Amino acid sequence: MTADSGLAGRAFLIVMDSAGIGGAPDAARFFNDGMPDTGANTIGHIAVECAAGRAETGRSGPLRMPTLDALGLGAAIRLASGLAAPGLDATPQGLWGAATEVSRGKDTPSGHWELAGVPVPWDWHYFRAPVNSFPPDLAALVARVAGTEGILGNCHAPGTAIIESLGAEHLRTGWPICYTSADSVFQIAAHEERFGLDRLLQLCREIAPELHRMRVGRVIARPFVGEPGHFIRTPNRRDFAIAPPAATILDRAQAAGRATHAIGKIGDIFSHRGIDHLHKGKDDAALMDHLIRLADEAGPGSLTFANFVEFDSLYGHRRDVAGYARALEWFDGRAGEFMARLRPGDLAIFTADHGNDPTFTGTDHTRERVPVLGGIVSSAGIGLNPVGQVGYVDVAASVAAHLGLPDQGPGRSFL
Ligand SMILES: O=P(O)(O)O[C@H]1O[C@H](CO)[C@@H](O)[C@H]1O
Ligand SMILES: [Mn+2]
Ligand SMILES: [Mn+2]
Repeated sequence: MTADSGLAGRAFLIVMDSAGIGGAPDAARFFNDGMPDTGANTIGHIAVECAAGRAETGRSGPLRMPTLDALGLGAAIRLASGLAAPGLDATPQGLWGAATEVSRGKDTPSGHWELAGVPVPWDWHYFRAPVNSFPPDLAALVARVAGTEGILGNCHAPGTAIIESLGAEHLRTGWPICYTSADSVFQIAAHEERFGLDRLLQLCREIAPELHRMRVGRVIARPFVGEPGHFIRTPNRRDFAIAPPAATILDRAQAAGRATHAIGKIGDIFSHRGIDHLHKGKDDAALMDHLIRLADEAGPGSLTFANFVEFDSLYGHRRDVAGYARALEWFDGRAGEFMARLRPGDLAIFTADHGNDPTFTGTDHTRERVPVLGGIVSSAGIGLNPVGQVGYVDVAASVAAHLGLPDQGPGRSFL
């Protein structure tokens, strides 16, 4: 298993958003509702709940993930956290290990950038105050750029609740609704027709540099339509994210003349840098169709980088154990279809960016180690390769080594 085998081979890096496996050595320094993340274990605890019969909505019994468990999921959970996850007890047959993050944020950009070879060297800026969250200068800047006399919101809120409560006032005054969350984000909701979609996007684009200077990770446009009592968000969400501070695996692959494919949120997470082809979809099922199609169609030497967000957005933050279990079981089945389409010389790695333990207190991400599962396909299948405890950056280095890129970045290849 050397870089040679990768010259014509392809690489597929697949992030299951928030599918952590516990054991982060610095979990005590991260919090949910004031409680330390110590002991959080997203997949491990879901497996425990399933086996105890406490995740029976839309599914039943012990957690079934035969594809990823055969690669080494259960073994990776034991390695990362010491937990023997019920139902995940296969003897590993693939590349398996657990990765530990060093970046100081437990968020999506920090996790993805570090997996892509760029640990985040700064602390993100969070707007921590639940109300009057934004400094007066910033609120004034937003109003000035919007051409309004003020802004609405200026608080922490779930996006659907805030358009419910302030949507009518927004239509009356024309002022943009600005809100934030536990993440390093500045979000603006505005009516797509009455405020104008282009105007909302332009507003976000113009204020983004100032927010990025403050180390706020993302400015997010949140357009909605409808009338009071019946507002709904549209799919025209746009993220204006800080660009990674150094070359990522996408940049390195692109610089070496390799085709790069991004699936789902990867485009936004990397500020659209290093990406030749962006494949988006309305849900994870559509994204999986892209991944499986690219297993057939991606060219020799190409890199495909995918993010599956629904584990996090639909189930982790909502602390929905059965929903998360259903999503994992669905994903595992389709991961098997994907793997069956790979060719000799291809590398596939399944991993995650952070945890979001649905059995835990609070609604925020949890600091955890993440699984590293997959392998290089040969005519005899996937070979056993226990890689042990690695760093997130080693994932990027391994992908770079497999693709035969001249520069592997700061990590060490485990291939
Ligand atoms: O509640 P909504 O508007 O969906 O916002 C969520 O989406 C943001 C970015 O993913 C998160 O920080 C969270 O605030
Ligand atoms: Mn994430
Ligand atoms: Mn999240």
